[in-house]
Amino acid sequence: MTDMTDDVVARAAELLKDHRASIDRLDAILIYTLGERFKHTQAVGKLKAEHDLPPSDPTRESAQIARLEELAIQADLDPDFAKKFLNFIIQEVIRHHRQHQS
Ligand SMILES: C=C(O[C@@H]1C=C(C(=O)O)C=C[C@H]1O)C(=O)O
Repeated sequence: MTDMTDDVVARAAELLKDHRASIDRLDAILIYTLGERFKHTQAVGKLKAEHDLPPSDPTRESAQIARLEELAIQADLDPDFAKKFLNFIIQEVIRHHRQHQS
């Protein structure tokens, strides 16, 4: 009986370890992906500053949010969460763009 319980606990520990290894890999992908995204948005910010364009583009933002909500549904992710997440990133990008302009 105790041996069986030990097996179950050991199996659960093994599963937890595997899930956490996957989470670590995916978190690394997220961070590197965000780093790449910010490289492009910084370049956009520089272009906007050079050509006197406004830091934010609400039309583009709306199109992106609609696109990400659709992708989130396909990916089985809560679309409201996807929207909040993108909005959070966009606000940071706009803050950078304002810094380019000042
Ligand atoms: C990067 C841009 O600047 C801003 C930031 C955006 C973003 O992070 O996706 C989108 C629109 C703009 O408000 C852009 O205009 O493309």
